[in-house]
Parts: sequence; structure tokens; C-alpha cells
Amino acid sequence: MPFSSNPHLASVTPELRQWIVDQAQAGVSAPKVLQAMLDAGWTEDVALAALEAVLTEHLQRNKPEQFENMPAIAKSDEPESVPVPDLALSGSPSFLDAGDRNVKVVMHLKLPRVVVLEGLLTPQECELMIELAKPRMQRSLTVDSQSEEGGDELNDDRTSEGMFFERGEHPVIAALEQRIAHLLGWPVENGEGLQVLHYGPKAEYKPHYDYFEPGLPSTSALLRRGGQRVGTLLLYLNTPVSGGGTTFPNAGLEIAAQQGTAVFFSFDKPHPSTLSLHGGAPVVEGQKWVATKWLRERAFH
Ligand SMILES: O=C(O)CCC(=O)C(=O)O
Ligand SMILES: [Fe+2]
Repeated sequence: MPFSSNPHLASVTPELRQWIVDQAQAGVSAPKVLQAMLDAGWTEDVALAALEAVLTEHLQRNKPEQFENMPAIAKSDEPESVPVPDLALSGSPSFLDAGDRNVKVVMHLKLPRVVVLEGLLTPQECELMIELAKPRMQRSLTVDSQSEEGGDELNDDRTSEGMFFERGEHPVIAALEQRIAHLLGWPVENGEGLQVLHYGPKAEYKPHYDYFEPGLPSTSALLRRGGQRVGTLLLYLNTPVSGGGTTFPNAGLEIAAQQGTAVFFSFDKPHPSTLSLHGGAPVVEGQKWVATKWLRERAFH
């Protein structure tokens, strides 16, 4: 595989790459190299994937005999990549046409694929969504990974309250769903119902992946409803005083929660190499309201 096309390698600086190769050539065992990366703050799945990618690439370029004293690292079976929603950002436009209005492009990143937009909803529309959601809020659940029916469970990692809107259930929801579909080139039918979350002080959603973990008991039931999740659009409905940003720990990225700002991110395979690990940071002061649209490969029902 050419160096530039392996997504694991994008997170590896040339210095780190050289260091990994030097360790291997000096006969340092893979677990020791891995431990050093963990000590330096890497998460295990990303460190393993980067280590494997660097060594595989090096072996392809050089003589395998050099690596005889390097214990083999188990090859992870990385799933195939699938098409994902995306925005028309070639040519670096400042605004994008969302159908019935223009939205502002704030930033875009390739890996993880993250795009920040402004103006998907007006402040009045954000307030209306909060008012519609308020009477229906309940403590948030997460997918119960042990349930073969794809059930939900209470989880200490997710101390928010939430509710789901049906697709198109109110004109403000229907218009937002049309805008999202227009911007991402992805059918409205492939979207799950919008979820609204409310976080009070200290509430958070610890880092997680939005895709369904392959191989868990719950996954096949979840996949039957429209395939994998391949992208997420988060929309901040208010502005907390402090805290409550969305973090991407493996990219060192934090998006500040600002009313009307949207963060889109995608993952073309259910794998950490997408660097799509993300979380809602604890609210420090004030409240946080956010709406989440999860996008599936196919029509969601
Ligand atoms: O609240 C946030 O910033 C993140 C929410 C989130 O990750 C989700 O709803 O999947
Ligand atoms: Fe999430």
C-alpha cells in the first residue's frame, strides 16, 4: 500500500515513524514500543493501528530479513471502506447552498473527516427546537451492546437527557432535514430521527464512536434498520458559558459549542483508523443543548 493512502499513517509524524522503525531494527519488542506510545498519550487502538501501518509499509520497502527479531503484530481485519456523505468543498467555497439558504463554511479537516458550518438554523429556530424538545426529555440511553434485539441501556458515560423527533414531525425539523440532505448529498430517508440532548453543569458524553462495533451481539439487529452509521451531524442549539465542546481526542481537536454551529463528521468504516472517536466535553458553566442527526448507509426504518 503506498505510504500516503494508508489512513493510519496520516496521524504519524515523520519523526515518530523513524523512531518506530529504529526501535524495530534495534530488536525492541512490539509490546514495548506500544507501551512507549501509550505512555506518550496515544490510545491503544490508534497506537496499534499506527504501529502496524508503519511496520508494514517499512517491510514492503525494505528487506524482510531485517525484521526477523520483531515479533509479529496481529494483523487487524480492517473492514472495507464504504461511500459516505460529504460536502461540496472542492474549490474551498466560503458558503454552501443548503437549498433554502446559504451556510458558512468555518473549517474542514480530512482525517478525521470533520467539517464545521455556521447558520444551518437561525437562533429563533434553535430556540423553537429546544421548546419542542423540552417536555419530552428523558435520561439518555446508549445502545446495549449485549442485547441481540439492539436494545438500549443507562450508561454513566452519558449523563445527558435526550429525546428523538420523528423524521419530518414539525416544519422546522423537516426543513432542517432537507437542508442536511442537500448539503451532504445524502437522502433524508437515510437519516435517523433527530435526537436532542441536554447537558447541565458537569454532564458529558465520554469519547465514543458513533458506528456500531462489528461483532457485538447487538450489531446485526441495528444494521438491519439501514446499515451502518457512516456520518453524524451535530448542531448546537445554544451556547454554554463554558465547556460542552465536542472533542476528537485522537486528533487533538475541540469544536466550541456555539448556537447555530454544526459539526459534521464521517467514518467510511467501523474502525478507529477513521479517528472519529469523539465526545461531548463536560459542561463547566451553563447548559448545553445539541441536536444529533445520525446518517445510515441506506434508508433507515
Ligand atoms: O454533545 C456532543 O458534543 C456530542 C454528542 C454525540 O457524540 C452524539 O450524540 O453522538
Ligand atoms: Fe457521538
